Amino acid sequence: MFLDQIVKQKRQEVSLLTKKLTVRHQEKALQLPPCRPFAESLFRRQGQPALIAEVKPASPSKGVIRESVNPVTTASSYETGGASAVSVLTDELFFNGKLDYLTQIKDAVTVPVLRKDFILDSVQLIQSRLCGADAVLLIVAMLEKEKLRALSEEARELGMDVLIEIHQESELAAALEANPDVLGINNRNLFTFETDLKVTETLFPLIPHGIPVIGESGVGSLKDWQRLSRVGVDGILVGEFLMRQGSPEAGVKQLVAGGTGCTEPF
Ligand SMILES: O=P(O)(O)OC[C@@H](O)[C@@H](O)c1c[nH]c2ccccc12
Repeated sequence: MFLDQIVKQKRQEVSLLTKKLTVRHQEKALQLPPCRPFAESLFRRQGQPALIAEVKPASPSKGVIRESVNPVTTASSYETGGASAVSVLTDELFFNGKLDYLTQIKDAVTVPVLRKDFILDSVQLIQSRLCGADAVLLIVAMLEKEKLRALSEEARELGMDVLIEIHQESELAAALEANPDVLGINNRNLFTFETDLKVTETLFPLIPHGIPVIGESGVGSLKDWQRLSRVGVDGILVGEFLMRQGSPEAGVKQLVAGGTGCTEPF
């Protein structure tokens, strides 16, 4: 099963990293200049949700999505097209990502950068901050409640925003207790990889006001974007659809215009 496999893999990475990271790294991470504001960048503009555009070269369900990606050029075109933030997959084994991409992309764009990986331990948070992350993802399905809360707090102490991801109603209480800066509703079931936009439609109304909410995964067309937009989410995270576009910039423009190319209906 994917989540078991990934946890096993990440535990190995964590143990290697624990050997390498020193107190100096930790001190350095605490002294870096402030992060770019991820949560604050996510609000609806002209009736459309903010777009978080993802650099995702491959995935466990689809295999290679795009051969020979230039992650930096892709991220820059996302920004030029109007993305509010960039999400960078840093997992190598399943997503063909790289931690270096995060650092390179952070240097190349001016919008906030989210590190997309499977975080189980605080060493990964220190590593994220040192490599340029403005925000990190924490997945409720992978973490004990107390661990989730502790990691969320630690990430914030390091100056990063925390995106907490849920897929079902039973995960909402734990997510809220961990004080998310942004709450993500993943339309993809991480056990079966099936996506269903109904997940966002069902869970969004249950989330208290005041927390920015994003819908994640499964947007494969402008129609899908419009459907999620109607739910009222503040942002939408899109990966595969944009990675498959001939021009990532045009892909982004198409979505943020919402299909109308115009502003508020009234
Ligand atoms: O490529 P998509 O279907 O647009 O999905 C993007 C993003 O939501 C997805 O990559 C994602 C959401 N949550 C995750 C957790 C880990 C890895 C990846 C993800």
